[in-house]
Amino acid sequence: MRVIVSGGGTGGHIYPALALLEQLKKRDLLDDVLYIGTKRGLERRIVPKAGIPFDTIELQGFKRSLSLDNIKTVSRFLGGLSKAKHILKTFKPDVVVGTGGYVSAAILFEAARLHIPTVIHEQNSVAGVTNKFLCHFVDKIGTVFPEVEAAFPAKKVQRVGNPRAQQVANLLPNDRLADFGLDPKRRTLLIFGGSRGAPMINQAAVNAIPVFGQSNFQTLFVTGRRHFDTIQKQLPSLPDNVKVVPYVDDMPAILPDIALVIGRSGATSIAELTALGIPSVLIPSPNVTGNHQFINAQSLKKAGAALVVPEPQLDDHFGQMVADLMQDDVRLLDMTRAAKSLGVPDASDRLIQLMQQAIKEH
Ligand SMILES: CC(=O)N[C@H]1[C@@H](OP(=O)(O)OP(=O)(O)OC[C@H]2O[C@@H](n3ccc(=O)[nH]c3=O)[C@H](O)[C@@H]2O)O[C@H](CO)[C@@H](O)[C@@H]1O
Repeated sequence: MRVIVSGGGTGGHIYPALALLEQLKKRDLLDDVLYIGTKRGLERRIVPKAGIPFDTIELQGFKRSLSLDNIKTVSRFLGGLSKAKHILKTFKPDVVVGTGGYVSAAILFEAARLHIPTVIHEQNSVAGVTNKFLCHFVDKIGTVFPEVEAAFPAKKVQRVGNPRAQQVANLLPNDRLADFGLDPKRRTLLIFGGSRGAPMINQAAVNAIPVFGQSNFQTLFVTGRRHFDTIQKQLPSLPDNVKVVPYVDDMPAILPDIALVIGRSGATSIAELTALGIPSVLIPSPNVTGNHQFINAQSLKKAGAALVVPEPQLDDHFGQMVADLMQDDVRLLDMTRAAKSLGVPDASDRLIQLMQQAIKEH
């Protein structure tokens, strides 16, 4: 099939789209593809690097409060529609898929107007602004969390899981940690605050490094690109068993070798943790729509797969608490099993089925 995909701003919207494309290719279902993003989102760097043809439509997100910026947003959206129409008429897709973020608004809206089959994917437990707008026009809506489904027209909704889960589900331990100067055989803690990094998590990591440095496990601390210089200044010297990097380009390569993650509870991160069965200490971002990271994290906490530490509870004992957990084999094993029980290892196939249904019923 000929597919246009669009989603972005942050990695949590991009990696599910790339995972879906990988599975379409694997099943020999992809005749041609075009990815639509903006020039400013992370997708501009990540998508061409993955070898996917990439084009942009310039849009901007709505501010939550009334502001002049929202008038600019509307006028850009209208401008975006004419470029979207041109792209759709030229590329002639069989289906257009949106994975969230305002970047996907114009192309999905215009595709629906031109009666091209459309599908959106909502990764979170609370509907994003763009998907809430698009849900009235598209044909099908793939979800991950049951909590979100009431926000959408019921007959369009299908629970599919997050395609990134299928991409990582069967990966095996390997030696790629060596690329970071780490020992692939040693127990490893990974710290990262979503795709952009999170200053609160970075600070907690900086405070905990003296404890981690004295432990018998090793730590990979991913700061997020824009925070790397600040953190390097705070950490002029490092213990041998701690490495600090700005970003990991190929996260699936190292995840099978991770014993515990300290991180945000973004939906795509959670899909990876549950597909592979990785225990986690989750620190939800408080600055997201409807506090969805907190809700995302609760499902893992309830199952016993994760500990949840709200930002205000990050204190001087955090490092020691994590170090103790890293050494507690029984608890880690229980958390591993619990995490794995929540994974959806066939999420891409389910989303592909939804796309095929949208095409067939159109
Ligand atoms: C602040 C914010 O608005 N965050 C949202 C954003 O998060 P964000 O973009 O951080 O998304 P997620 O935590 O869901 O996913 C991050 C993705 O980036 C990857 N990764 C991360 C670091 C790195 O160095 N390399 C790398 O490849 C992870 O493996 C994962 O695949 O989108 C998610 C999915 O809609 C939402 O749930 C989050 O609430």
